[in-house]
Amino acid sequence: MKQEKVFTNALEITAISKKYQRGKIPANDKITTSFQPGQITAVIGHNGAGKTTLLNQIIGTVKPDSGDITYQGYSLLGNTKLARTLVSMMPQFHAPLTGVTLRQSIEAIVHIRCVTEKQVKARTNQILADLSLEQWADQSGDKLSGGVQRLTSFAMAVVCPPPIILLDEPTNDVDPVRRKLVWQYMRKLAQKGHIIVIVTHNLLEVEEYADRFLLFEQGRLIQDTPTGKLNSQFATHTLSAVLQDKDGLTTAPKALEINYLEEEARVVFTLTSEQIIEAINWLLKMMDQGKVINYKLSSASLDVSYGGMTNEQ
Ligand SMILES: Nc1ncnc2c1ncn2[C@@H]1O[C@H](COP(=O)(O)OP(=O)(O)OP(=O)(O)O)[C@@H](O)[C@H]1O
Repeated sequence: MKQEKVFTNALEITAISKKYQRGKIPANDKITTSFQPGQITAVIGHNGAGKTTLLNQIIGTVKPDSGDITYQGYSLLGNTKLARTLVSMMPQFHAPLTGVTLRQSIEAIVHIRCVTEKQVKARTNQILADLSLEQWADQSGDKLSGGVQRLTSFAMAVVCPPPIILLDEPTNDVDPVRRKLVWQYMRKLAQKGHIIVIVTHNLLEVEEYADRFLLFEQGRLIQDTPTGKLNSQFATHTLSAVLQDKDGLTTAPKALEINYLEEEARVVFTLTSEQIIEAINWLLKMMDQGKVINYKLSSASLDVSYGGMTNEQ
Protein backbone atom coordinates (compact mmCIF):
# COMPACT_ATOMS: atom_id res chain seq x y z
CA MET A 1 0.00 0.00 0.00
CA LYS A 2 1.30 3.44 -0.85
CA GLN A 3 2.20 5.32 2.31
CA GLU A 4 0.83 8.83 2.58
CA LYS A 5 3.37 11.52 3.22
CA VAL A 6 2.86 13.16 6.61
CA PHE A 7 3.45 16.90 6.55
CA THR A 8 4.76 18.47 9.72
CA ASN A 9 5.21 22.08 10.69
CA ALA A 10 8.93 21.79 10.06
CA LEU A 11 10.64 23.89 7.44
CA GLU A 12 12.28 21.36 5.13
CA ILE A 13 15.33 22.19 3.02
CA THR A 14 16.10 19.55 0.43
CA ALA A 15 19.35 19.47 -1.57
CA ILE A 16 19.47 23.22 -2.11
CA SER A 17 22.32 24.41 -4.34
CA LYS A 18 23.17 27.93 -5.44
CA LYS A 19 26.15 29.16 -7.44
CA TYR A 20 26.41 32.88 -8.16
CA GLN A 21 27.48 33.91 -11.63
CA ARG A 22 31.09 34.70 -10.89
CA GLY A 23 31.42 32.37 -7.89
CA LYS A 24 34.23 29.77 -8.09
CA ILE A 25 32.40 27.37 -5.78
CA PRO A 26 28.70 27.07 -4.94
CA ALA A 27 27.53 29.45 -2.19
CA ASN A 28 25.25 26.59 -1.09
CA ASP A 29 26.10 23.03 -2.08
CA LYS A 30 23.32 20.43 -1.73
CA ILE A 31 22.13 21.65 1.66
CA THR A 32 19.60 19.34 3.29
CA THR A 33 18.24 20.05 6.75
CA SER A 34 15.04 20.91 8.58
CA PHE A 35 14.02 23.51 11.13
CA GLN A 36 11.52 22.64 13.86
CA PRO A 37 8.94 24.85 15.56
CA GLY A 38 10.02 25.71 19.09
CA GLN A 39 13.70 25.45 18.25
CA ILE A 40 16.35 28.16 17.98
CA THR A 41 18.88 27.11 15.36
CA ALA A 42 22.10 29.06 14.96
CA VAL A 43 23.84 29.03 11.58
CA ILE A 44 27.56 29.58 11.99
CA GLY A 45 30.67 29.53 9.80
CA HIS A 46 33.42 31.73 8.36
CA ASN A 47 32.72 34.84 6.29
CA GLY A 48 31.43 33.81 2.89
CA ALA A 49 30.49 30.27 4.03
CA GLY A 50 26.97 30.60 2.60
CA LYS A 51 24.85 31.39 5.66
CA THR A 52 23.05 34.48 4.35
CA THR A 53 22.52 32.78 0.99
CA LEU A 54 20.53 30.08 2.78
CA LEU A 55 18.29 32.65 4.50
CA ASN A 56 17.78 34.59 1.27
CA GLN A 57 16.65 31.43 -0.48
CA ILE A 58 14.14 30.65 2.28
CA ILE A 59 12.51 34.08 2.06
CA GLY A 60 12.76 34.01 -1.72
CA THR A 61 15.09 36.91 -2.59
CA VAL A 62 17.62 34.44 -4.03
CA LYS A 63 16.48 31.56 -6.22
CA PRO A 64 18.29 28.25 -5.77
CA ASP A 65 19.65 26.47 -8.86
CA SER A 66 18.19 23.19 -7.61
CA GLY A 67 16.53 21.62 -4.58
CA ASP A 68 13.35 22.50 -2.72
CA ILE A 69 12.18 24.40 0.36
CA THR A 70 8.83 23.37 1.84
CA TYR A 71 6.65 24.20 4.82
CA GLN A 72 3.67 21.99 5.65
CA GLY A 73 4.19 20.34 2.30
CA TYR A 74 3.98 23.58 0.31
CA SER A 75 6.98 24.62 -1.73
CA LEU A 76 8.10 28.19 -1.04
CA LEU A 77 10.09 28.29 -4.27
CA GLY A 78 8.45 30.36 -6.92
CA ASN A 79 5.74 31.31 -4.45
CA THR A 80 7.14 34.54 -3.10
CA LYS A 81 3.75 35.64 -1.78
CA LEU A 82 3.48 32.54 0.41
CA ALA A 83 7.10 32.88 1.53
CA ARG A 84 6.56 36.51 2.59
CA THR A 85 3.45 35.52 4.58
CA LEU A 86 5.15 32.66 6.37
CA VAL A 87 8.59 34.17 6.84
CA SER A 88 10.01 37.39 8.22
CA MET A 89 13.67 38.25 7.95
CA MET A 90 15.96 40.68 9.64
CA PRO A 91 18.66 41.39 7.07
CA GLN A 92 22.34 41.66 7.87
CA PHE A 93 22.40 45.33 7.02
CA HIS A 94 19.72 47.20 8.85
CA ALA A 95 16.89 48.91 7.07
CA PRO A 96 17.43 52.62 6.45
CA LEU A 97 15.33 54.57 8.91
CA THR A 98 15.68 58.03 7.43
CA GLY A 99 12.84 60.44 8.11
CA VAL A 100 10.96 58.24 10.59
CA THR A 101 11.39 57.66 14.27
CA LEU A 102 12.16 54.30 15.81
CA ARG A 103 8.56 54.10 17.06
CA GLN A 104 7.13 54.93 13.63
CA SER A 105 9.25 52.22 11.98
CA ILE A 106 7.78 49.60 14.30
CA GLU A 107 4.23 50.99 14.09
CA ALA A 108 4.37 50.81 10.30
CA ILE A 109 5.06 47.07 10.47
CA VAL A 110 2.35 46.52 13.08
CA HIS A 111 -0.16 48.35 10.83
CA ILE A 112 0.75 46.24 7.82
CA ARG A 113 1.25 42.84 9.40
CA CYS A 114 -0.86 42.32 12.45
CA VAL A 115 -3.30 43.96 14.78
CA THR A 116 -6.27 46.30 14.68
CA GLU A 117 -5.80 50.05 14.82
CA LYS A 118 -6.55 50.17 18.56
CA GLN A 119 -3.79 47.72 19.43
CA VAL A 120 -0.98 49.29 17.41
CA LYS A 121 0.22 51.58 20.18
CA ALA A 122 0.08 48.88 22.87
CA ARG A 123 1.92 46.33 20.75
CA THR A 124 4.60 48.87 19.83
CA ASN A 125 5.04 50.04 23.43
CA GLN A 126 5.35 46.44 24.54
CA ILE A 127 8.24 45.59 22.24
CA LEU A 128 9.96 48.92 23.00
CA ALA A 129 9.82 47.92 26.68
CA ASP A 130 10.86 44.30 26.07
CA LEU A 131 14.00 45.45 24.27
CA SER A 132 14.55 48.44 26.56
CA LEU A 133 14.35 50.93 23.70
CA GLU A 134 11.94 53.50 25.16
CA GLN A 135 14.55 56.24 25.58
CA TRP A 136 15.14 56.38 21.81
CA ALA A 137 11.55 55.74 20.68
CA ASP A 138 10.92 59.22 19.32
CA GLN A 139 14.36 59.86 17.85
CA SER A 140 14.81 60.00 14.12
CA GLY A 141 16.11 56.69 12.76
CA ASP A 142 19.18 58.11 11.05
CA LYS A 143 20.37 59.61 14.35
CA LEU A 144 20.29 56.30 16.21
CA SER A 145 23.49 54.42 17.05
CA GLY A 146 24.37 51.33 14.99
CA GLY A 147 23.35 49.00 17.82
CA VAL A 148 19.96 50.70 18.32
CA GLN A 149 19.33 50.63 14.56
CA ARG A 150 19.98 46.93 14.63
CA LEU A 151 17.62 46.46 17.56
CA THR A 152 14.98 48.42 15.64
CA SER A 153 15.47 46.12 12.69
CA PHE A 154 15.11 43.11 15.02
CA ALA A 155 11.92 44.58 16.52
CA MET A 156 10.49 45.09 13.01
CA ALA A 157 11.17 41.43 12.15
CA VAL A 158 9.59 39.99 15.29
CA VAL A 159 6.81 42.38 16.34
CA CYS A 160 4.18 40.51 14.29
CA PRO A 161 5.85 37.13 14.17
CA PRO A 162 5.00 34.74 11.33
CA PRO A 163 5.73 30.99 11.77
CA ILE A 164 9.31 31.30 10.46
CA ILE A 165 11.70 34.03 11.63
CA LEU A 166 15.15 34.50 10.06
CA LEU A 167 17.64 36.79 11.77
CA ASP A 168 20.98 37.74 10.24
CA GLU A 169 23.43 38.76 12.98
CA PRO A 170 20.85 40.48 15.24
CA THR A 171 23.19 40.98 18.21
CA ASN A 172 26.12 42.58 16.36
CA ASP A 173 26.97 46.01 17.81
CA VAL A 174 24.39 45.50 20.57
CA ASP A 175 25.39 46.00 24.21
CA PRO A 176 25.56 42.96 26.52
CA VAL A 177 22.33 43.79 28.40
CA ARG A 178 20.22 44.19 25.29
CA ARG A 179 21.88 41.21 23.59
CA LYS A 180 20.46 39.10 26.39
CA LEU A 181 17.03 40.72 25.88
CA VAL A 182 17.20 39.81 22.18
CA TRP A 183 17.91 36.15 23.00
CA GLN A 184 15.16 36.13 25.65
CA TYR A 185 12.75 37.50 23.05
CA MET A 186 13.77 34.76 20.60
CA ARG A 187 13.24 32.13 23.31
CA LYS A 188 9.74 33.48 24.04
CA LEU A 189 8.88 33.19 20.36
CA ALA A 190 10.30 29.68 20.16
CA GLN A 191 8.21 28.67 23.17
CA LYS A 192 5.13 29.88 21.30
CA GLY A 193 6.04 27.51 18.46
CA HIS A 194 7.88 29.74 16.00
CA ILE A 195 10.85 28.49 13.98
CA ILE A 196 13.85 30.69 14.76
CA VAL A 197 16.94 30.66 12.57
CA ILE A 198 19.78 32.99 13.50
CA VAL A 199 23.02 33.63 11.64
CA THR A 200 25.74 34.74 14.01
CA HIS A 201 29.48 34.80 14.62
CA ASN A 202 29.02 34.96 18.39
CA LEU A 203 29.73 31.38 19.41
CA LEU A 204 29.55 32.06 23.13
CA GLU A 205 25.96 33.21 22.69
CA VAL A 206 25.21 30.16 20.53
CA GLU A 207 26.45 27.88 23.25
CA GLU A 208 24.49 29.67 25.94
CA TYR A 209 21.18 30.29 24.20
CA ALA A 210 20.64 28.30 20.99
CA ASP A 211 19.24 24.77 20.85
CA ARG A 212 21.29 23.62 17.92
CA PHE A 213 23.90 24.87 15.49
CA LEU A 214 24.59 24.24 11.84
CA LEU A 215 28.19 24.79 10.76
CA PHE A 216 28.75 25.92 7.18
CA GLU A 217 32.06 25.75 5.36
CA GLN A 218 32.56 26.87 1.76
CA GLY A 219 28.91 26.39 0.92
CA ARG A 220 28.57 23.00 2.58
CA LEU A 221 26.80 22.03 5.78
CA ILE A 222 29.52 20.18 7.68
CA GLN A 223 28.02 19.86 11.14
CA ASP A 224 24.57 19.80 12.72
CA THR A 225 24.77 19.50 16.50
CA PRO A 226 22.44 20.18 19.44
CA THR A 227 24.16 22.71 21.70
CA GLY A 228 22.80 20.76 24.70
CA LYS A 229 25.20 18.03 23.75
CA LEU A 230 28.06 20.46 24.27
CA ASN A 231 26.64 21.97 27.45
CA SER A 232 25.81 18.65 29.03
CA GLN A 233 29.45 17.66 28.92
CA PHE A 234 31.71 19.37 31.39
CA ALA A 235 34.06 19.93 28.52
CA THR A 236 34.01 18.69 24.96
CA HIS A 237 37.05 18.39 22.78
CA THR A 238 37.50 18.05 19.09
CA LEU A 239 40.10 15.95 17.33
CA SER A 240 40.26 16.58 13.61
CA ALA A 241 42.65 14.45 11.52
CA VAL A 242 43.29 14.14 7.80
CA LEU A 243 44.00 10.49 7.04
CA GLN A 244 45.89 8.73 4.26
CA ASP A 245 42.86 6.50 3.79
CA LYS A 246 39.66 5.50 5.51
CA ASP A 247 41.09 2.17 6.79
CA GLY A 248 42.31 3.73 10.03
CA LEU A 249 38.72 4.29 11.06
CA THR A 250 38.19 0.59 11.68
CA THR A 251 40.07 1.09 14.96
CA ALA A 252 38.54 4.53 15.69
CA PRO A 253 38.33 5.47 19.36
CA LYS A 254 35.03 5.96 21.20
CA ALA A 255 33.61 9.46 20.79
CA LEU A 256 30.42 11.44 21.35
CA GLU A 257 30.26 11.91 17.64
CA ILE A 258 32.39 10.90 14.66
CA ASN A 259 32.03 12.74 11.36
CA TYR A 260 33.96 11.67 8.29
CA LEU A 261 34.27 14.16 5.43
CA GLU A 262 34.82 11.93 2.42
CA GLU A 263 36.15 14.56 0.01
CA GLU A 264 38.84 15.76 2.43
CA ALA A 265 39.52 12.34 4.00
CA ARG A 266 39.10 14.17 7.30
CA VAL A 267 37.65 12.67 10.44
CA VAL A 268 36.32 14.84 13.26
CA PHE A 269 35.82 13.29 16.70
CA THR A 270 33.85 15.12 19.40
CA LEU A 271 35.24 13.80 22.66
CA THR A 272 34.50 13.98 26.38
CA SER A 273 37.44 14.51 28.70
CA GLU A 274 37.43 10.79 29.51
CA GLN A 275 37.66 9.86 25.83
CA ILE A 276 40.72 11.97 25.07
CA ILE A 277 43.40 9.51 26.16
CA GLU A 278 42.04 6.70 23.99
CA ALA A 279 41.80 9.15 21.07
CA ILE A 280 45.38 10.37 21.50
CA ASN A 281 46.66 6.79 21.73
CA TRP A 282 44.82 5.99 18.50
CA LEU A 283 46.29 9.11 16.87
CA LEU A 284 49.84 8.23 17.97
CA LYS A 285 49.45 4.71 16.58
CA MET A 286 48.16 6.10 13.29
CA MET A 287 51.05 8.59 13.12
CA ASP A 288 53.52 5.77 13.79
CA GLN A 289 52.10 3.96 10.79
CA GLY A 290 52.33 7.12 8.68
CA LYS A 291 48.57 7.24 8.21
CA VAL A 292 47.90 10.79 9.45
CA ILE A 293 48.63 13.76 7.19
CA ASN A 294 47.78 16.40 9.80
CA TYR A 295 45.70 16.81 12.91
CA LYS A 296 44.33 19.36 15.33
CA LEU A 297 43.13 18.82 18.89
CA SER A 298 41.09 21.58 20.50
CA SER A 299 39.17 21.72 23.70
CA ALA A 300 36.26 23.10 25.69
CA SER A 301 33.83 25.67 24.36
CA LEU A 302 32.26 25.90 20.94
CA ASP A 303 34.31 29.05 20.46
CA VAL A 304 37.50 27.02 20.91
CA SER A 305 36.28 23.88 19.15
CA TYR A 306 35.25 25.89 16.09
CA GLY A 307 38.82 25.98 14.68
CA GLY A 308 39.01 22.21 14.84
CA MET A 309 35.70 21.80 13.10
CA THR A 310 36.45 23.98 10.12
CA ASN A 311 39.20 23.56 7.63
CA GLU A 312 39.57 27.26 6.89
CA GLN A 313 41.90 29.74 8.58
N1 LIG B 1 24.71 38.58 -4.77
C1 LIG B 1 25.83 37.89 -4.88
N2 LIG B 1 26.48 37.81 -6.07
C2 LIG B 1 27.62 37.10 -6.20
N3 LIG B 1 28.19 36.41 -5.19
C3 LIG B 1 27.60 36.46 -4.00
C4 LIG B 1 26.38 37.19 -3.77
N4 LIG B 1 26.02 37.04 -2.48
C5 LIG B 1 26.95 36.26 -1.92
N5 LIG B 1 27.89 35.90 -2.81
C6 LIG B 1 29.05 35.01 -2.58
O1 LIG B 1 28.53 33.77 -2.10
C7 LIG B 1 29.35 33.25 -1.06
C8 LIG B 1 28.50 33.06 0.19
O2 LIG B 1 28.09 34.35 0.66
P1 LIG B 1 27.14 34.55 1.91
O3 LIG B 1 26.83 36.00 2.03
O4 LIG B 1 26.00 33.60 1.82
O5 LIG B 1 28.10 34.08 3.12
P2 LIG B 1 27.96 34.28 4.70
O6 LIG B 1 28.31 32.98 5.30
O7 LIG B 1 26.63 34.84 5.04
O8 LIG B 1 29.11 35.34 4.99
P3 LIG B 1 29.26 36.47 6.16
O9 LIG B 1 29.49 35.75 7.43
O10 LIG B 1 30.48 37.24 5.72
O11 LIG B 1 28.03 37.32 6.15
C9 LIG B 1 30.50 34.23 -0.90
O12 LIG B 1 31.58 33.77 -1.66
C10 LIG B 1 29.97 35.53 -1.47
O13 LIG B 1 31.00 36.32 -2.00
